[in-house]
Amino acid sequence: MKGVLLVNLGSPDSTDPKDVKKYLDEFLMDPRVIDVPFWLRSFIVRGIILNTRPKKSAEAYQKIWWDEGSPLIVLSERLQKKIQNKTTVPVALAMRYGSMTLKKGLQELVDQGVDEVLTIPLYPQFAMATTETIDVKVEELKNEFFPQLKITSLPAFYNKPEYIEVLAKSMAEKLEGLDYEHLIFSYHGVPERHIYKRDITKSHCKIDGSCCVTESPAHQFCYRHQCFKTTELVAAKLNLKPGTYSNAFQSRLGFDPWLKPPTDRTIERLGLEGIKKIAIVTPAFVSDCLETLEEIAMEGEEIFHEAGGKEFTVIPCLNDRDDWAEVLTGWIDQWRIVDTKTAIA
Ligand SMILES: C=CC1=C(C)c2cc3[nH]c(cc4nc(cc5[nH]c(cc1n2)c(C)c5CCC(=O)O)C(CCC(=O)O)=C4C)c(C)c3C=C
Ligand SMILES: [Fe+2]
Ligand SMILES: [Fe+2]
Repeated sequence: MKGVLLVNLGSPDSTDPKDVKKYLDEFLMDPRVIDVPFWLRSFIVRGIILNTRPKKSAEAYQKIWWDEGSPLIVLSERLQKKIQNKTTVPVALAMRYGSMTLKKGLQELVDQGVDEVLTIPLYPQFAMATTETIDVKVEELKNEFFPQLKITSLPAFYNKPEYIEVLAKSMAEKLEGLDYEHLIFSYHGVPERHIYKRDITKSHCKIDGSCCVTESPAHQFCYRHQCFKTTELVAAKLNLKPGTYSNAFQSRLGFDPWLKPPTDRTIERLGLEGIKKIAIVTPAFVSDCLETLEEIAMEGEEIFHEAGGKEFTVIPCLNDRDDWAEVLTGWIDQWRIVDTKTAIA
């Protein structure tokens, strides 16, 4: 029998700094997130970051936490339930980090008689720190605990027409009647090194003005290209005028070069240039989370106001929208009916 495992990033168990520390330790010790040798990663994460960040992050989590728990987890659970109500295929939910482990999610499916799994990393754009780490961990778990399972992973859906359609629709709903002057597409940042590492041609990615818009097989694994493509397709769908929107990358951690321009500086610059009304959408996240609810909706708004801006509109993530659940169910049904690669590649 076929079954589906939806996978998101995960959150700490609570906003207690101890739980936040445990979660950040697992997350940041992942060699695909901080991709340096183990000794150096341990030094950076356990010797530096975990001494100060858990308290600061816990305070940020406290500002956005809901009675039911972490928004990212609650919203992912709501999405899973909606999809389950639309399909006969068993649908489980797991997180890459934290207590809702991938192992528990796979076991839940196996307990229902599943022997063929489609994993759906809930990230529109491929990144080493997101999609790839899920795929690798699932493969490890299969080899160790579930050798009988046939597992396929849904590829990044950054350019799939159905995804672009619902994203554009969700934006149009929020932007209707709003005479904003500039729209920022804010994607989670990654270190530039991650882009070079996943360039399968070894020579295409230059992180300049042309590489990501020049056809290349490298784009299958180029997070930067995929972010730009999502923006381009949505902009075309919404008929956005050139110059009224731009891309930016948020949530930088550490001192390495990350993708540019940074979202916070972009917001500040727009305010200082006299732009009074901006809107912001965060298409690297399908569920609202710390990075959208606190970093963008709270900190971002504060930066904009301090720089002279007036109206700051945040477009919610797709979360558990009916049309988004429909799209995912459609992809699941295509996979259920025919061979995955021909159906959804
Ligand atoms: C080197 C560090 C990090 C990389 C690379 C990174 C990539 C990355 N992350 C997301 C999605 C999310 N990240 C979230 C939180 C978060 N991310 C990092 C660091 C890196 N992320 C940290 C330290 C944190 C924790 C919060 C903090 O201390 O600031 C979240 C929110 C989780 C939640 O519980 O709400 C998401 C979602 C993507 C998509 C991505 C690369 C493309
Ligand atoms: Fe992150
Ligand atoms: Fe590129």
